[in-house]
Amino acid sequence: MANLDKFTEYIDTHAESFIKRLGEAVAIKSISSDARRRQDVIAMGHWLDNELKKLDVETELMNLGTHEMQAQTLQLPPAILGKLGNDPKKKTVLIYGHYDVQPALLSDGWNSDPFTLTVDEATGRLYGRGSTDDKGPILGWLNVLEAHKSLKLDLPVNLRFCFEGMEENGSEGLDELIQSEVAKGKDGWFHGVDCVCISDNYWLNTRQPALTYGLRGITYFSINITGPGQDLHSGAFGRTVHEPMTDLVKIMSKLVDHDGRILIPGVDEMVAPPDEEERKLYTAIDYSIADIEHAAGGQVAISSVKEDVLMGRMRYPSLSIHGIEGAFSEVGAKTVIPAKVGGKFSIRLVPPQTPDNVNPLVIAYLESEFAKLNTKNKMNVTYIHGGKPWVTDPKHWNFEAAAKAIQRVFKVTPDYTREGGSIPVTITFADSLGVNVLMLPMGRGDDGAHSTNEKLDRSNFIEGSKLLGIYLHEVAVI
Ligand SMILES: C[C@H](N)C(=O)N[C@@H](Cc1c[nH]cn1)C(=O)O
Ligand SMILES: [Zn+2]
Ligand SMILES: [Zn+2]
Repeated sequence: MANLDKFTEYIDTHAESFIKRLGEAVAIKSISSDARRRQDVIAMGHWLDNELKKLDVETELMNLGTHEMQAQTLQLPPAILGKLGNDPKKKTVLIYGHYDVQPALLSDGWNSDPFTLTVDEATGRLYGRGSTDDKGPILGWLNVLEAHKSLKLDLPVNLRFCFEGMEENGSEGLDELIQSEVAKGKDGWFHGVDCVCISDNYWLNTRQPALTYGLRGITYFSINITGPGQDLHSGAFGRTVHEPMTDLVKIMSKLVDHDGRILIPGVDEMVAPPDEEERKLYTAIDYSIADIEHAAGGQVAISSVKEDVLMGRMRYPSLSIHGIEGAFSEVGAKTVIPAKVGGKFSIRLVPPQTPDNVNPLVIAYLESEFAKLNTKNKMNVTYIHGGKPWVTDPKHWNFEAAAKAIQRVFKVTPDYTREGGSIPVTITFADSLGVNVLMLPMGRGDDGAHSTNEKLDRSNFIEGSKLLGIYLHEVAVI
């Protein structure tokens, strides 16, 4: 393999300008689930496209059409497809990432403006929405390309890119795009791809780099309850009308137990318990209850048994209640009866669960529980979005190359993990391209993705950029 000292040295000596570029990306409020921010998501797509072009990537912004959201017809952000290198003697690696982010407000409890990358010099942490999910990892790939271009270092593989701006909001339009590109055969963007690499998840703990061979799927719902024609005074109408919020909290309380058991009949039952052999996989992982409680920021773990905590995150489904739209949530003590409320929850799915086989169970259960309330209000259940789970065999050269790269950069062997989160497009790549997909995380388990004070450690950004580059070189020689 080529001597990569110059490459790693370049990454080290250009760390400050890489952080500055990450700051530019974080400053674009590319929140895909907020209609008011759609132009920012599109602007972020153009920013990324421009950066790729500067690094010689041939790109095309793919129009994914429009969709209905928050009572508006909105243009979907473009998917960016890209190509660099076409040498038949080299392997071809497809890189996926997403340039949209979750919502964030200073008032949610951030210590600094979420859209200003804030460097804490004492801890080496880079705070900002998208720093770890997924702008930091995407920019890690740009760092690799820049280093190779500046050093006139030959890229060891051909690269294909697929970056989307709707991952945090159902990846709308992307599956269809991939399938239509695959159908084009040798004229499609993905022709000749040998493997896929996705850097969009996190190490399990704060110490040990990981390789991830599974993701949970997701099915996301909103339960909308209506009745009164407008918000009401609780003094004038309390105990005289059926209240939508009361119905909603009763229904929501029937979804999941305090120990995480899903109460919807048939959902938990679809998943077989682990045998002794599988349980040992979790025993071997370097993890503790202290790790989960550190990452959660409180002593709130459901179980004190490490294996059960790990399996709760990786190989069992989970149901989480996310919020209530229409509820009074301001400061003060408004005595209102909200006329219309929408409760949002999602279920993380594991094989063999899919939205197709779980959703009918969810809807039937909600309807039967609502009927028991004997209320005159009306309930409407909306399926918002979903994606299938994915698990692969990590005994593949793609994973072996990544493990060697981890050994070179971090001098350790990786943890082999399954991710609790979801990246719906993963299974589409695996199935439609028929190649191995590797998840190669950059950030740590305590990064707070989707949360307040999301961060990426400077060392993870810099060593992680080295890892991405060295992984490509290991792929070339494996
Ligand atoms: C793991 C990945 N970085 C991620 O955060 N994925 C999201 C995908 C999603 C689905 N609905 C909304 N976002 C996640 O797991 O929540
Ligand atoms: Zn995310
Ligand atoms: Zn992500």
